[in-house]
Amino acid sequence: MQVQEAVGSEHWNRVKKRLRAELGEDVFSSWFARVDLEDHSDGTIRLSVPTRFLKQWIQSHYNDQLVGLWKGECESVHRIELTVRGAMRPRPTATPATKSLSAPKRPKIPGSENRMDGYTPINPVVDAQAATAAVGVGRIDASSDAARDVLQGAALDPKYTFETFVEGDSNGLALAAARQVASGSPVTFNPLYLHASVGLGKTHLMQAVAAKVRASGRKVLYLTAEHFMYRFVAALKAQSALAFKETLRTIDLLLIDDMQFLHGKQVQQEFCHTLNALIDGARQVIVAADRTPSELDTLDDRVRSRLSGGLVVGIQEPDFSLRRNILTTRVSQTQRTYANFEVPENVLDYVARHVVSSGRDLEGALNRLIAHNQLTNHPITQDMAELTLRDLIRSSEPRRVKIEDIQRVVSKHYNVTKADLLSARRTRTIVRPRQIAMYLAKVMTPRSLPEIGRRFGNRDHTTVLHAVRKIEELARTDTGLSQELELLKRMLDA
Ligand SMILES: Nc1ncnc2c1ncn2[C@@H]1O[C@H](COP(=O)(O)OP(=O)(O)OP(=O)(O)O)[C@@H](O)[C@H]1O
Repeated sequence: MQVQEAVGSEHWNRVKKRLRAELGEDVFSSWFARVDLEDHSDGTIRLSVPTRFLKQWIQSHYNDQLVGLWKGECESVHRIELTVRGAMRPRPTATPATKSLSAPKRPKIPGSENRMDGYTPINPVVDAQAATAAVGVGRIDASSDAARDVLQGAALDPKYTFETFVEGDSNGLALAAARQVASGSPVTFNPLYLHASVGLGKTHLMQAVAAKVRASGRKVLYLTAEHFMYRFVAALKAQSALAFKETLRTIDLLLIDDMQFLHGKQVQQEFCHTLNALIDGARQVIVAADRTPSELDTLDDRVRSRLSGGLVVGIQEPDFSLRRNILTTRVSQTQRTYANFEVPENVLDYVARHVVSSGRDLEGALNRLIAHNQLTNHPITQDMAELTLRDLIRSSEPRRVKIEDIQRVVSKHYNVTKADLLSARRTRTIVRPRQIAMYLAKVMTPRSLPEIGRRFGNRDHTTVLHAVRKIEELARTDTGLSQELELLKRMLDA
């Protein structure tokens, strides 16, 4: 057993390295990232893959290349055998030699045992669903009716509807476009492309459209880009690419979420064909991603240009009023489950003012308040909210400038002491830095004029007001001073 002695996981690592170099990262990770070395004997290398179509794909496209690369490692290798993990045969009893060969096993995907054991696919789509499960997207039980439904796609979250989506300035256009598409009126924006950074409601809006269109009896397919990728590959390898495309052509609305994850040249080409076919057939496509089409730099130019050809709409970060309204809506929804759940207005204001980044963070903040309230039975108060949310707020909030920081930076910059700033001395070298410090306290902190006055040696708020006005007035004409103010602000913001 010459091969058995000579071959080990280090050889497999070298083969993978060369494959990666020859195929490029994109193709390599599409097809080989989940291939494991199982064992070897008599010149045969056994590799395992998670799905049948991956096995077929690799066999038909990369067999010779694999044999060649393995031969480079070990002369006597003449054959590659691929098996589907957990499906085709029991794992061979490991000998010491085979043990050293085995790559670490990946955790089993829940439900995969049922699907794969003794399973003979007759429908490529079922196979695609196995693949989908293998990448952890939209897991579907093969024994259920759903598995037989080509148009099933990923599950929709019933919470994501138009009724629960709160409108604001930052998402008004996206909402209007989504409503228009959902209304079933003749296709006008195709594709509709939604982009926004994380947690701003893209998935919510897409699923709201999907649910509405599905409820009207039209055919809808909602997929993540990854899910699309695996379905396409499945169909291709089950030699049913034509059937797959025909199936897609019967769909009224195709939604692809997280477009930034669409990788691989062939998959992108297929996506582009599908897009073209759907648009040419006057069917609707909606795509969402975390950036604009032109920023999707891993995508093929043709796909990018096709994606830009419909309506591209961004969703911006929510302003205070939208954040406040999202919270109010969420509280009413929560009250359907916890009738006694109450959040005082001042706490909602506090959360909306401080949790500023996304709908997801607002939801997270509210969930913490709910958990705290339900677990401890303590009412929700401002103090409780401040305590419960302090890490969330600290990490999402821009750095807060304190009056002490301002006094420290200003006194250092003008070479006066903090005691001078707070003193009653009226020499010009102290008055001007003091006025600048009070001005900065007004524009860089949320403190009121009386509060600032107190912190500057118990001065009256009119003195602070005078200082602020004086500095504003001087800075309008004195560019040296206005540059100095900018410098101080930058030092304080750093
Ligand atoms: N305008 C809104 N009205 C109501 N809920 C919202 C709104 N915007 C965001 N949300 C809520 O915030 C959470 C995150 O939204 P969603 O998952 O749609 O974001 P996303 O833009 O798809 O983010 P990602 O790119 O991370 O997937 C969801 O629970 C969603 O319901």
